[in-house]
Amino acid sequence: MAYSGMAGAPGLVGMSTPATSTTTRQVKLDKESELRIEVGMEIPLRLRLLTGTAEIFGTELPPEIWLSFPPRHKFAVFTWYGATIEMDGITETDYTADETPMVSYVNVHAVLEGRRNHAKASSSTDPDSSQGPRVIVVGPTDSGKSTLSKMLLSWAAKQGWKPTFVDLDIGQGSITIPGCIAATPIEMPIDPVEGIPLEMPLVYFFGHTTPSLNVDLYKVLVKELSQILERQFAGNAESRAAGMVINTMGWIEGVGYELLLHAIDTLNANVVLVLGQEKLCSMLKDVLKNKPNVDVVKLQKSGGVVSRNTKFRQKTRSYRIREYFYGLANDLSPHSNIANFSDLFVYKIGGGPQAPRSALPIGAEPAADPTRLVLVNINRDLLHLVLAVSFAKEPDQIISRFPDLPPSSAVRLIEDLTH
Ligand SMILES: Nc1ncnc2c1ncn2[C@@H]1O[C@H](COP(=O)(O)OP(=O)(O)OP(=O)(O)O)[C@@H](O)[C@H]1O
Repeated sequence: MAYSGMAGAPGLVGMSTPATSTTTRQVKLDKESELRIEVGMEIPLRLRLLTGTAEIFGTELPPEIWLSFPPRHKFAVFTWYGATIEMDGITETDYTADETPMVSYVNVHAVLEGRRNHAKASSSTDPDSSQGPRVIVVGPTDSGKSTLSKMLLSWAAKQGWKPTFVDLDIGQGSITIPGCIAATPIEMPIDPVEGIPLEMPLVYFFGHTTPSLNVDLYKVLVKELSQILERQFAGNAESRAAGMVINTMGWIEGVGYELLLHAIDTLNANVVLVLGQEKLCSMLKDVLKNKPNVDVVKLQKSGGVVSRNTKFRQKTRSYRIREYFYGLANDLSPHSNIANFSDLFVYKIGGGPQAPRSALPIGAEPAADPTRLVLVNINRDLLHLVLAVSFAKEPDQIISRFPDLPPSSAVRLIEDLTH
């Protein structure tokens, strides 16, 4: 498999200081350059393509149409052949850069495209050759994993494929709210403003924004998700050939690294894209050297990726949860239903002792069972927590899928979400 990389740090062509006026302005972009924008904290930014062609993370901009980007949004408008962009509004920062890793990213896409075509042409009875690429994107925090995932998905969708997006990053939640792992087919290039469509996601609610709070439960959920996807792929040659793109967390040390290996193995990834970290790349190459069908490829991190501190991430999570209930443009009204406490059962997963001390052999310590269901008292402690509703008929069916449900049904777990 041949990938070509690009060397050199991203070059900044023109950088503007934080804009203070709201006047409309035009920016001319040369071929293979991009306009990097951080929208101001309060007011949306309007932007449109005046001449040429340009894309935002793999999705082409329509000519002449104004798009409105919400406050705090960070993105880049990239052009392969040159373009003029018009902006209206306040930006925190905007500058053009002519050194980007886009050529290496699109080369990866071309190789994946070849594999998809090969899978499509193969006999659907051969499970190996009819399987399209299963790409997992790994790297430290703020290395551009979600962005690269979106580009690969949008480029594939533009060429008529319906790849499956799997988001294992519970910290941010690109498909649904933070605290979940989820998967969904991508049928069209991803809308640069609205993000991933929410029509038919398969969602597992973990309930925390870091897996360290219950590593075993996280692994169980990844396994459950992969089993459902395998069933879907077995019955759908088209989505099997399109393959999947898996976005991961930025936790790559210690247990985080173990979880990456677990995800690669459980989801049978065959292309590992490592963003911007030599050490992680060589560790993965070493540990995966006995699997000849798995390619580990290092890619350069884009200089445009914006680092976000803990406070910013917390705020983004809150906005994301708000957006889930109220919509991006505040145009949804959450439906409220009143029920008696006595009609509801709230469970927490994990944490409780497995067995009372008296029931254990002498000297044995009670161990916490990470997947044990613990009935929670409904009281004020539940205020301001996000819970999920489960379709399970029996509590012990909450974690593990019950076989009689169709594969596309989402299983939601009941847990608390601390944010
Ligand atoms: N070329 C670019 N120009 C401007 N902004 C960019 C560019 N690439 C990525 N970004 C922005 O940088 C931020 C971080 O990128 P991204 O979410 O892809 O990183 P990540 O590695 O997935 O982060 P996480 O640590 O949450 O896993 C995002 O807001 C994204 O929109």
